[in-house]
Amino acid sequence: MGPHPAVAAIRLAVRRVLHDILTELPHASDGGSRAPVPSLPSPQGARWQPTPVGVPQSALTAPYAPAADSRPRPGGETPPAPPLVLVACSGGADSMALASALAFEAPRLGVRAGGITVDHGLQPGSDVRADEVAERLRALGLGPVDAVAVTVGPASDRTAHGAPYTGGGGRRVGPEAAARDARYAALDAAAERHGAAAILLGHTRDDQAETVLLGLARGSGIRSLSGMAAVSGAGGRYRRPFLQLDRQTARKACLVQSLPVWDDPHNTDPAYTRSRLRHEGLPALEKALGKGVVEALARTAQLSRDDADALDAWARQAADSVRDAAGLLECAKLYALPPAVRRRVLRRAAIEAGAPAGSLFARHIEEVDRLITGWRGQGAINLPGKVVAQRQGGRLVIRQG
Ligand SMILES: Nc1ncnc2c1ncn2[C@@H]1O[C@H](COP(=O)(O)OP(=O)(O)OP(=O)(O)O)[C@@H](O)[C@H]1O
Repeated sequence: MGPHPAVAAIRLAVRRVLHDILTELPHASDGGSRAPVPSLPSPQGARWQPTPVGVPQSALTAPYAPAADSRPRPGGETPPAPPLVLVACSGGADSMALASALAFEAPRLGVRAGGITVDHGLQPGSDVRADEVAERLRALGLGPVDAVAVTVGPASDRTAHGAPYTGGGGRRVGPEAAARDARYAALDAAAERHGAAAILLGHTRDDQAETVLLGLARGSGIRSLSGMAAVSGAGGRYRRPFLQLDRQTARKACLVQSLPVWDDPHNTDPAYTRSRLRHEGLPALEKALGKGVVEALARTAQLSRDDADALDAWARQAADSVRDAAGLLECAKLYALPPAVRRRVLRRAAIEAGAPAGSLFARHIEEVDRLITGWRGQGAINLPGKVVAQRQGGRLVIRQG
């Protein structure tokens, strides 16, 4: 009998991502020591037939077993170590399900699997819980496993992994953002320390839908509607295998595998914007609009991401074509651009002049844009980072002053 459908679903999601990671590794230099990457079934296809290593189906707790032949080769050349993939685990259902799927799939693909849990130190006993989570990860057969304590500093306006700050009214959003910054810094450090090829995160389709709604409420354009990327961070370090999977599937997978999970009380605390959205906003939307809202929002994220990427590429090209020989922006040429492209050109110019990206809001760019589209002799516009934008004789001058 095969695994429970929820377990099969989480494993397939992880297998796909491991497959991507392996495919992206530089193969040319390894002299062919690594086992070939097994091909994957189509999404609806027959169950995948592993396994180059012969790990039994029940080997949820199996320790790492390399698939590749790592014996020294003639001439004394040592084959490269198998790649290491870490799971970032809070101990919650999503990341525990992710850890279990990684523990199952990694040995079958010749990948080492480790884990990291971050103690934000924001609740009494969080250190004990972090140690417990680390133990659970080791019990799944993961190694190395780190429990890392971080100091949560003052909130910043941008997360360490480049996702926009999810403000929007929740009075405790500041500490949330600061905790996220500290967590990603710790995850980055762990990846460097262990030389990990990637870190897996347990964000689900439901998290994605919430992120899209938070972006919508901020009203700052399609980039903020594009939610979280499946691949992000330095060199594509962060991977989100569950972005197309619903939260219930992850929870079910934990249940049927008897995996203990920890429910973060913050997730149900109405003081948090995301929590209110999860427990009040989305259910109300589903009641009004019908089931399928979450899926539609997640699809919106992907479509918006593609659109935003295309517009960014257009704006990069346009930025060169609207400059005169001295490199100044020509107002007439800016005027001729579609507004979405023009605003991007202006934003880029402001950032290049020294305005911090995280402090530059849509309203700033709109004011600068009015120097082009609603010119009536207005004065200089002050932007964050002491950057000033002003129109001078048909040119738009943006510089730090
Ligand atoms: N304390 C932590 N230590 C390590 N990784 C974390 C921690 N908190 C969150 N993460 C990672 O970030 C992802 C998203 O975190 P978020 O806070 O949105 O979810 P969560 O409710 O804690 O989810 P989960 O059920 O996955 O634990 C998690 O799935 C996990 O991969």
